[in-house]
Amino acid sequence: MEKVKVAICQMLITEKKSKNLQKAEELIREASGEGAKLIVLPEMFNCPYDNAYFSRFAEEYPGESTQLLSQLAKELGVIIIGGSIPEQEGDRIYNTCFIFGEAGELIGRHRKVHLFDIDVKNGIRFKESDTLTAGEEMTVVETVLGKIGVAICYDMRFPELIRMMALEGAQVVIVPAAFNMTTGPAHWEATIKVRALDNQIYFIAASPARNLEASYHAYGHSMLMNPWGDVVNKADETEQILYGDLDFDYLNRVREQLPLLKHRRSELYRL
Ligand SMILES: O=C(O)CCC(=O)C(=O)O
Repeated sequence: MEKVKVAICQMLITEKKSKNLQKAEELIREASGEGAKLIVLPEMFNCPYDNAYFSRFAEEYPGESTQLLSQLAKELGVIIIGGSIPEQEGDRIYNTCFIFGEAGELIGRHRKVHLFDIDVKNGIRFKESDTLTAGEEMTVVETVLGKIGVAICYDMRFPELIRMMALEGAQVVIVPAAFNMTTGPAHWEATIKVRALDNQIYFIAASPARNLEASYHAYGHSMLMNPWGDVVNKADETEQILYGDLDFDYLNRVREQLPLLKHRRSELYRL
């Protein structure tokens, strides 16, 4: 397969849903114009990352945000990994990534499975479970580019989940995420690197840009990591589109020369 150009839209998210949707559309159109075939939005791209906003911004599927992404995917002939939005189903709200194929069809949906309930002293406190419900499934979608694993933010800290995706055949794992100014500098790049090199996958992490007017300051630094654990490209904290190539021949060479996945002794890894 030829190299595939990926775009990560590190957008600045505001308190206005209409403005966020407009920005997402603008960046997706620009990325497609630059030749990207796989376009990724950040976590909660239509809504501030704050428990006070999730229910107000929540949408059932289909809704205005998902319809926009579906239309754009179809018109531009691209795969869109729709970051995440607060998804309403009955009286529950999920942190959900909707994934659209080139014909605008829904090819998958990931509901964040690990809720971010943490309290780091002198750092960050957040309790997603105050407003959100956890999903129950791992998500690996079939695309024209092969299988792609999708997880959301805190999900990426759980190596078992990403390993399962790789064992399921995913060569690319995409994680819309919004680390913060405590855990971002400490863990963001290291986690992306180790997940990529342990599983010999391309790992795409898409953050919002940092908005200092928001209650939650995203770390930014969206990143594309290759299967060797090298950074292909990374952003700073500002709004931008980050580009990079997926090279599946390179991935196959890494896996042939250093056959980690083949050398696993799964019979020993049981308690
Ligand atoms: O794991 C982290 O440090 C950040 C996670 C997070 O912000 C999230 O899950 O939304």
